[in-house]
Amino acid sequence: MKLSVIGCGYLGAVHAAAMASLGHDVVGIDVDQAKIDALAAGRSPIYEPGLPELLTRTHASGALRFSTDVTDAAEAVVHFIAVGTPQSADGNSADLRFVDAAVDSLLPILKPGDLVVGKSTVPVGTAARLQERIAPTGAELAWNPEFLREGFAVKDTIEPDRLVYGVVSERAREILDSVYARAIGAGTPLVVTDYATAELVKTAANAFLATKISFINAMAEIAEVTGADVTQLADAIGHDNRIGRRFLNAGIGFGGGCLPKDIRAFAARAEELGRGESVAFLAEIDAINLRRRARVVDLVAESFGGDVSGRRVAVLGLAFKPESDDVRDSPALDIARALSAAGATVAGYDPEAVESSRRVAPELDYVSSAEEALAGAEAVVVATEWRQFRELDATDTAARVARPVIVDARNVLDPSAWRAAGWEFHGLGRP
Ligand SMILES: NC(=O)c1ccc[n+]([C@@H]2O[C@H](COP(=O)([O-])OP(=O)(O)OC[C@H]3O[C@@H](n4cnc5c(N)ncnc54)[C@H](O)[C@@H]3O)[C@@H](O)[C@H]2O)c1
Ligand SMILES: O=c1ccn([C@@H]2O[C@H](COP(=O)(O)OP(=O)(O)O[C@H]3O[C@H](CO)[C@@H](O)[C@H](O)[C@H]3O)[C@@H](O)[C@H]2O)c(=O)[nH]1
Repeated sequence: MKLSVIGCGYLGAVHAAAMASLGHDVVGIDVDQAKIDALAAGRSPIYEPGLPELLTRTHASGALRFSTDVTDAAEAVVHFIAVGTPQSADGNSADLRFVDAAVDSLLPILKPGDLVVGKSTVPVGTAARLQERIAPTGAELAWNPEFLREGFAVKDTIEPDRLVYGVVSERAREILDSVYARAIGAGTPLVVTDYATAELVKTAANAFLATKISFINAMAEIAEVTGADVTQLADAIGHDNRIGRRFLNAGIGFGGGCLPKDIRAFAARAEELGRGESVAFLAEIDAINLRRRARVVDLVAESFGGDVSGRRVAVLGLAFKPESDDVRDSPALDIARALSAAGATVAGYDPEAVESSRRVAPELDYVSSAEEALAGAEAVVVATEWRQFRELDATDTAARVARPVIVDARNVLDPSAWRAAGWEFHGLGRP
């Protein structure tokens, strides 16, 4: 099938390459010339495992092209909308300017029978509005929310846990079945529904995930004043199949380009709909989440008697999660910035996110290895649980720093091993 993907960021670049790898003829469109230049040359503009290989393969086969000119998408019969829906500059609602602009840019090239498929995360009600906008062209709209996780984006796109179609015709469903023939053939659970349900499924899924993380972080706060260990608590409640252990890792909480802005946008939309009270708890989820970042800054300061100024602090990890270079709303980068703002000399290191961090936080000092960050450090913060930090050796690391104080902000190190090697060790929600 001939497909276009409008917006080639973390979602769209992967979607375009994955669809081409499944045998479709794909053109990716973006307004960012540098991104398109990289993609057109078969290079990935982001760090996402598996994407470079996919781009090389599909680029060589001719199944995948990229352009900044939307008229290059004129031959496509299915157009995916994968542009950003960031938080508005002046509030919590989603900024839909990019979605509206993307749909408007398609209007001159849409043909009767074309299917426009929304993948961006949008407030409920958006699809119905966009369907009216494209109706005069004879094209139809479907909403097909995306659930991929960064770091696993290629696998999640090709082998999703489930597919959700918000459609108003049997024909739209059939077209989507052809697009996703491989996953459908493999028995992937499919929910075929209306626009509003499809939009809400996405919002609800992210709200639930955020709630699960803030729940365990709230337990961490209680553990901290009782001497309990939140990691054991998570293991124990996680053995209950109704609860499940996944997404119960206490630490500095959720960040990234999705969960934080999506729960805020959901609350804002519910407010507009006169149902603010139904999801008022999301404000608390957000507040618990942000408090965990502040707790790490406090722990570091306390280790210096309250004042970090002039102190050298190594921050290991800047991305919002491992296996990503994404620093949007990153708890790790936030902590590095807060320590720096309080006067500390921060040496920030991340295996993949130094360049992306430098773009948004040029005021910080970045180094090019963990060893460099640790050299002479008076406190260490493990802020993103990259494997190389999880596997740090306590004795070897102690020999590199000026003062053996560590805050394991992701609860990935063994406290007893680190204490035995002479460290002042702080976890979150652990004695
Ligand atoms: N990143 C994820 O893991 C993920 C997963 C599921 C859903 N989502 C949702 O997908 C959407 C995109 O997220 P993202 O992380 O890829 O964002 P992103 O910022 O990485 O990518 C968006 C891209 O759209 C481009 N763009 C903006 N306006 C355009 C236009 N008019 N025409 C063509 N291109 C345009 C931008 O230049 C950018 O490259 C958001 O709604 C997000 O919530 C993201
Ligand atoms: O037990 C946990 C699990 C995750 N996190 C943090 O939560 C954030 C989000 O993690 P994750 O959900 O794995 O990453 P994303 O790539 O942002 O994916 C989320 O957001 C996407 C965009 O909407 C959705 O498609 C995915 O289904 C949804 O998991 C990260 O900062 C993690 O460090 C924790 O603190 N504790």
